[in-house]
Amino acid sequence: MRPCLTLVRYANSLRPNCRLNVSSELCRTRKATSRTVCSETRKRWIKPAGFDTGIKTFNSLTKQKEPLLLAREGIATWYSCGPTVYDDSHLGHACSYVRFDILQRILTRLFGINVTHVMVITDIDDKIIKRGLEENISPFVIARMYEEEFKKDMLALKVLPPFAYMRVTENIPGIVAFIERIIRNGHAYTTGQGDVYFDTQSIGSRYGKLVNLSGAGELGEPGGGAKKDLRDFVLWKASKPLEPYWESPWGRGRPGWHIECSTIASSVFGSQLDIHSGGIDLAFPHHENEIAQCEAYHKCDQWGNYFLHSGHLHLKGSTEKMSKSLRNYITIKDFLKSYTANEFRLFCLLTKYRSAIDYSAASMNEAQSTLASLSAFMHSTQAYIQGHLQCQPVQEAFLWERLAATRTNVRAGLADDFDTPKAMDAIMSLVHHSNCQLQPVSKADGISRSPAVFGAVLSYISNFMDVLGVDLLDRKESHAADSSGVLHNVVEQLVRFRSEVRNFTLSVEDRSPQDLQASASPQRQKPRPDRAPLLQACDALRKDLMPLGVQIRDRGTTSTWEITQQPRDNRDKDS
Ligand SMILES: Nc1ncnc2c1ncn2[C@@H]1O[C@H](COP(=O)(O)OP(=O)(O)OP(=O)(O)O)[C@@H](O)[C@H]1O
Ligand SMILES: [Zn+2]
Repeated sequence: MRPCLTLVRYANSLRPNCRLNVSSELCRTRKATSRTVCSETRKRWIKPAGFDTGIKTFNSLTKQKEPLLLAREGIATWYSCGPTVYDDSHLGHACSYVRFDILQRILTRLFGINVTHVMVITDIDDKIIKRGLEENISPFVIARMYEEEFKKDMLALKVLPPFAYMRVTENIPGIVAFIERIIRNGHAYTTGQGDVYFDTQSIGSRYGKLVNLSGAGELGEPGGGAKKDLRDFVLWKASKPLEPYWESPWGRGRPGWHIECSTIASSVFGSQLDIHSGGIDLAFPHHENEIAQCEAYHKCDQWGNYFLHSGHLHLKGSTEKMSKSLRNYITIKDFLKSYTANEFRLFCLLTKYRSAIDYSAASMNEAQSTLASLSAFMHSTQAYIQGHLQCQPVQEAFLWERLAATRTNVRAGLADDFDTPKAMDAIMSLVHHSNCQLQPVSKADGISRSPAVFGAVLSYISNFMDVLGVDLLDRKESHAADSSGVLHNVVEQLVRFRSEVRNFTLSVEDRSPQDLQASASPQRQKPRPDRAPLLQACDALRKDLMPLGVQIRDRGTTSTWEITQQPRDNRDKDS
């Protein structure tokens, strides 16, 4: 949604006399010169001192895999750019956030690294203001509404929330102070119109750490002639009529886009950050500018050590990324009407997080069938362990060996730039070998059984999928949820039946319930001794259903029931 150009569009738009040099593209295309350009880029990266995680990750700062070194042992500071909240989130967003959620889960649960993650919510921006004007609703209300929707969508996709969401509008004084310090440090200037710009020339060739832009740019954001250099970008924008504004030393206005992230990330993590993430469209200008601002503010050589960028989600056959601005999107809410969160996660897991991904019915089918194979395997293995499925003798040693090899391959794949397709290949191969061993027989008398090895395989696979956020038992739960209407009717019938039995028991002369209603309450009466066991059975049923979350209340001759929030709470001893 941003007024930014992608790297490809940048490269395409270069004019022959332009001195801009997009090294990331050149590294791939021009072998002879690329070595120099790339090694220059690499030279600029300062290998962080600290704790080696044993993981290698592709770092956009060097355009190659680097060992992931953290400043503090077992802790990764992680900042991510969140959404601009003016509309429903779409599958492009889902893809980026689910992919990074998977990476964070791997770091935390497989490699024991505590990920300290902060995400910004861009709640003031041109698009939000425009939407507010169109809808005649305050832009602040628009932002809150869609922020809530975003959070609900993330929850529905089982994306673990960051430890803090930070709103731009709640950090304006910090942003103003941040800009003031950049000006004091000699890296920004004000204009007569109340705008503040970052002075890219003041940092020389350091501008372009991510995409290696050098020289006078004619591709920067427009600045109405007030900019010293076309690459300079706005830190503070003077407000226009009808726009929300905040007071500042430069007059009424609001922050530029890039400065929000630099300020908020620095306010939490200070002058050093381990990992910064976002979609690849954010690399330039957004992350490039974040780097320039932070290093100018902190007067440091390297603020963020690793920049991780996820590839775009496209609709199959389209070269354009799915995007709100292009109106070629499927909302997360619509998607979840047809598919589950588990299926989307599988869809993400089957490609590397950095690659572009095509969304289509075929790719979703692939995800669904992988999930179905895993589920079927879980069920047949459980049946075998429980003795419901009788099979030919199993080559135990072979399976133990396959399990050990899978564990090694999965870990090695994930330590190599979070290669989830490789890890999933290893898992599915283990499923295949295990399935081959489960050859059913009709009569199993005397046949040796090997439940322990299947138990080990089952628990490894289900734990591993759980680490990635795929709950293989979830299918049962959603199935149970689908059948909740049926269960409701069953409980209704059960309670009605119990009620009739109870009324019969308490009726002195076998009178009808209608007669009883007219008379005194049956609860005050004593059952005839021969009917006492029936009353005890009714009481027992009420008591037994309570810990299961069904609370029956006897009210005269009728009984009502409800599902309790706390299934195990049986404090209520309503008669
Ligand atoms: N199609 C996509 N594929 C992958 N990631 C995406 C896609 N679209 C957006 N993202 C990522 O989602 C995050 C939030 O995006 P943001 O709300 O800032 O703008 P946007 O969705 O790109 O806007 P628009 O859809 O209007 O182009 C960013 O990290 C962005 O890179
Ligand atoms: Zn950002």
